Amino acid sequence: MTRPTQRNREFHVSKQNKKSDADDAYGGFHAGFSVLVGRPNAGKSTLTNALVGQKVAITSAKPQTTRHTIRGIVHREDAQLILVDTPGLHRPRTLLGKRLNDLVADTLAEVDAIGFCLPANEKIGPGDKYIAAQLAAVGRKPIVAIVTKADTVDRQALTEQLLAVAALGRDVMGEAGWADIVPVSATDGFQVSTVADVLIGHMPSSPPLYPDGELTDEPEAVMIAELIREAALEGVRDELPHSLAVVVEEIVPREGRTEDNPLLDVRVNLYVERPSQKAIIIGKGGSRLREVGTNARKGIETLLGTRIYLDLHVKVAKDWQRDPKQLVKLGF
Ligand SMILES: Nc1nc2c(ncn2[C@@H]2O[C@H](COP(=O)(O)OP(=O)(O)OP(=O)(O)O)[C@@H](O)[C@H]2O)c(=O)[nH]1
Repeated sequence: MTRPTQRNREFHVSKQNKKSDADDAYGGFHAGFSVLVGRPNAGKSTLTNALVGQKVAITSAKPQTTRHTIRGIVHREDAQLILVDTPGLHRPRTLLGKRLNDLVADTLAEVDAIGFCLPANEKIGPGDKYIAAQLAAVGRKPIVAIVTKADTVDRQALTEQLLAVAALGRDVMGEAGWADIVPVSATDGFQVSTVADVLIGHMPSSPPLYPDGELTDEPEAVMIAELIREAALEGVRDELPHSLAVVVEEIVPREGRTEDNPLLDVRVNLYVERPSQKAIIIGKGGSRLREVGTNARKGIETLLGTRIYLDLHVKVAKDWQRDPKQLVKLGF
């Protein structure tokens, strides 16, 4: 396998520098949605995983702004990049079909920037051109061309591919071409953070859209939150669409227990936006919440391999998703 020689130099071609002092509205914080598109095997999933890193995507909260599956979230001090899925665009049949289906068009219209993945080691083909044309048709949306698998070619071949990708951009977008062009290797980490930087550069000024906190650093806590969320939404998904946040407050060993008979206290808050939603979660006389606890507990005990005592609290935090003050209050 050959590699570009200047591995440590970050480089990308950019025409825009979107951030300005004017969008300081949220203390300089930027957040938004992005989607990686490209034909099958272009390296989208591998790049998503590399961008998100070891951090498990926190799916225990879903802002109403998107109805699409979250693939992962890049958390930064000053930004949040939420990578969503386009089910249709992952499928060749849709790609080669006559037009993008509405779902895909919706997703593309909804995101703040599109990452168009083209592998460095394959000539631009009809599939790529088709997608390029569809993306161009979406209209005024920053499209970042990402040349993936940069590690598979030498520097000259990479340069040639970058030029070919730039030419494709001018073909479909007119003289302006792509908003940016970035080569990357997801497998060895080359320029992965640059891809994040460039996409984040296109995110609007916004408060964080998702809770961050330690949860994302602790796969176990995330999975616990997810198990509880699943149990809490069981059967009431329509009534509680995206307004439920689950926060694992504490996981502590119960004192006075012997090593061969441990018990963990797991304290969890469930945040909803309205009292009516709280009532749904709790159920008549607390019956539903007990059921939620029982169902989630089994999964958590299997996950942790130990018995737990699950302490669930339901709280109302009005518009917690949109209100930066609430997020702070909730410890996010
Ligand atoms: N050498 C190298 N291989 C890569 C890189 N990224 C992805 N691959 C490989 O390329 C293949 C396809 O990668 P995926 O990430 O699954 O591609 P995808 O675009 O998500 O594919 P679909 O799910 O079919 O749309 C896999 O075998 C990966 O291991 C890279 O940066 N370098």
